[in-house]
Amino acid sequence: MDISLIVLSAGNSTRFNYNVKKQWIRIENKPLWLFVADRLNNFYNFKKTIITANNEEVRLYEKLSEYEIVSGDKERQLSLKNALNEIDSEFVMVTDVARACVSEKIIKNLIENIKDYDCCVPFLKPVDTVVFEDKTINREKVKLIQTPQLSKTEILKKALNTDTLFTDERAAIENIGGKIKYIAGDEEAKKITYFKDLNLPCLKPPSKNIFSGIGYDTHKFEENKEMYLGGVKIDVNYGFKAHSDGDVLIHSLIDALLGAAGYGDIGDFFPDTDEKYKNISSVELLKKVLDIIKKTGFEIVNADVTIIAEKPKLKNYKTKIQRKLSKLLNAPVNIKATTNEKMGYIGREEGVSVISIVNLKYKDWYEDYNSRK
Ligand SMILES: Nc1ccn([C@@H]2O[C@H](COP(=O)(O)OP(=O)(O)OP(=O)(O)O)[C@@H](O)[C@H]2O)c(=O)n1
Ligand SMILES: C[C@](O)(CO)[C@H](O)COP(=O)(O)O
Repeated sequence: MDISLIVLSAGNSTRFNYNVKKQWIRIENKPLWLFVADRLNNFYNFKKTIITANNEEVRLYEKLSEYEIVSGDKERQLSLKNALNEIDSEFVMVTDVARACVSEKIIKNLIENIKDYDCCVPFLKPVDTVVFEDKTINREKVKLIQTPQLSKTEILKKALNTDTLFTDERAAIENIGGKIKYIAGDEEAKKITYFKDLNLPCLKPPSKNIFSGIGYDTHKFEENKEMYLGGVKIDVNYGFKAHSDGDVLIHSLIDALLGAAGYGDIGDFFPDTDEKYKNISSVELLKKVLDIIKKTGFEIVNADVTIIAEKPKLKNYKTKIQRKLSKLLNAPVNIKATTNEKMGYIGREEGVSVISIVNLKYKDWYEDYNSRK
């Protein structure tokens, strides 16, 4: 059958309430969104797979996978509509990234049952007494709806051609009089909404790998400018020529962080053609990068920095820089300074270069989960 897959992963993960977004926790070496997309592709040969991602993260998803990535929107349904624009297969299967452990059986049952229907949906029956508006109701009539849901693409597109927001595809299709088929769902397709929902058997702990990244930057001196190195003001009457405040040390550190995470380089995130970054404090740029690194699943192991400078003399600043950066990175940082033995542009006192190395590891959500139990 001609079926495409949409994995919805553009949510904010607010209720998960953890320092890593749920779609970015690592299952062995894969972020959850990639784990889910690969898992479902192992079960069925989809014509196309589209993953919706938060607009700021699209580039990261593209670096880590070959699936088609589409920018999401502020509501689940709007993210879905963006993805649907790229679908031309007869059927489309839509799933929440948060339903990580969907079984092959559900996928097969959805496909076997879609014939004669517009949408096929897995559901669970409540096992508890159900009260609606203070009245006990017949629980046999209640369905707890899951994803993935399999729909006829044209019908789903038509059903979503409205400003009304529905919580799932089924509700939209039902609203235009479409025929719905319900099939038995599965406890394992439970949605990861809260951190405590991570007790699912298919979720293996993150790997213990260490990821290293190197950063290098160099800047020319400029007269009558303030000089910042590692976020610390250096007491000299010259600074660095640059689009930002020219903090060459922080720029090299940012590249090492992005290198270790596999996220590209500083120019990908803060282009020096963008007026927004003119004269910006590099500490602000570093904070943004640290936030990305953290919420997409990494923890910093350590950083080591070598400043190559004939001038200014940094002996009295090294500890201050080291303390400031250790606090910002929440990890051990080592700062070294050396001259270039009077050789080359550094030796001629034209500017400064900095080389950094950073080691990252995956945030161990599995350990955190077990220690909270
Ligand atoms: N604007 C949005 C909102 C949600 N989703 C996706 O829709 C699914 C269902 O949402 P939910 O599990 O509630 O995730 P979040 O919206 O991230 O959670 P929260 O409401 O706690 O922020 C998730 O896979 C989520 O990534 C999406 O693609 N675009
Ligand atoms: C689509 C869904 O998974 C069906 O149960 C659910 O409605 C999505 O979760 P949300 O909390 O409403 O975003």
